[in-house]
Amino acid sequence: MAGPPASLSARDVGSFAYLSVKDRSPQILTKAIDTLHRHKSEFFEKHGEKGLEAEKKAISLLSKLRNELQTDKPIVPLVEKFVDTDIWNQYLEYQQSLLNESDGKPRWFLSPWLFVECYMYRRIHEAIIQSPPIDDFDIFKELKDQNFFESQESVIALCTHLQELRKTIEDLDENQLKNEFLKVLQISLWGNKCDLSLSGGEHISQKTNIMNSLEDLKPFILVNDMDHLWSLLSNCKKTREEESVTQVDIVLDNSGFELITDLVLADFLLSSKLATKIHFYGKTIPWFVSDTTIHDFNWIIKQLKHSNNKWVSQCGVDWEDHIKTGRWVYLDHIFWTLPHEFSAMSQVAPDLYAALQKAHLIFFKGDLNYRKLTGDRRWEFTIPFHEALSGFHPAPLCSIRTLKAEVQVGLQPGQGEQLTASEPNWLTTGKYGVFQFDGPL
Ligand SMILES: O=P(O)(O)OC[C@H]1O[C@](O)(CO)[C@@H](O)[C@@H]1O
Ligand SMILES: [Mn+2]
Repeated sequence: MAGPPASLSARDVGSFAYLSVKDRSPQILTKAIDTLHRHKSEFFEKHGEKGLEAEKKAISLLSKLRNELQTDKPIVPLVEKFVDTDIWNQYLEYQQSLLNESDGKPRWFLSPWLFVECYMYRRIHEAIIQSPPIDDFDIFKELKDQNFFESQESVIALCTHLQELRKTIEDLDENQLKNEFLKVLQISLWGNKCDLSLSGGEHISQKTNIMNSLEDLKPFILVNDMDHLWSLLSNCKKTREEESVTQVDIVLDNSGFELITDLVLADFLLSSKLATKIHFYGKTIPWFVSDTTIHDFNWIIKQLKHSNNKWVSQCGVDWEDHIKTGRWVYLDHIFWTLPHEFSAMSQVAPDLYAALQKAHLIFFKGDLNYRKLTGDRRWEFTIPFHEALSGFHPAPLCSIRTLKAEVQVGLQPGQGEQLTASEPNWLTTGKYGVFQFDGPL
């Protein structure tokens, strides 16, 4: 049997992966360096001379990294001891083992894009942890926070919608409840347009009320398995015995506006009794610019709670309560910031795989999760999603993703080709989205 197709890689000159490594990645590193510069006086105030020295050190490590990338140097092992250092270095050896003698060592413009891109973010983290006392500085924090502040209008609209809905949710009939469910799902999908790594760290936020755009955006949903999600969860609700649990896991992506949309979805699942428990998974280190860490998660809920808008602050209060009562649980695991595709999870992180198996449904938010679900490979557009998952089936799962990388599976025959003919960049602009489900029907 033929193995899976080749990985996306910057070795394909002109591909999106190539352009990302060539242009976007150095741009992100330059922005990171600039951020350190701008926080110089803050480091001085906090730590005195030691803070200044640390800032210099982190900047020089990041400049070195940018140079290695731009000159296509070999990928070097991580040096600073951290929980995942050994796993990373083993993975590097594994990448080496995949190469022919003539290829030499794994390199930025040769190795799989997924690997080198994850490696870049891990090296950014290494530069920071090698620079105490600023070793807990989140270089992307201010960008994430700005994204939240700039999306205020949409945040207010969403929180108002949710709070109004909560008042009458018990009175909705089956059909009305389903419609509301489909709405919050779509909100969460389009929330994924707002990641900051695609824009190279340039601001993109949700300035207008997303609720008004849902109908207009429907034609851009290329795979729409929302009905399966409804069947699954409404069935759980109907057949659930008292005291028993319906658990939905949400593997989070970006903080800022997208996180709000995910929390709205999570609240709706509880309020509608479609689920009784939500597990959120975030990142343990700053990742792909805008990804959610526990600090972002807590920060955003606190911001909401202290808002002047009564609906927004009510959301903050309710969500804190969900956490206190254990109906919402935030979890993290180093696996999410490793370079492995998800088909390796049961081997590399069996504890996480076992935890996910307890869910009735898992939502995977965003593009990077899609790339890891499918192994970031050059699959044919029509290959079934189930097959592209290459054995990763911990529980029924659904990818909620806007397209920002050249991988897409599970399309109808001709659908991909048609899109390519009319819109050559359809795979990478975030304009299109999918709800792609895998599980027993
Ligand atoms: O936040 P998301 O949706 O995972 O998007 C991140 C994606 O954006 C990019 O930076 C742009 O393609 C990809 O590297 C990555 O897959
Ligand atoms: Mn992201």
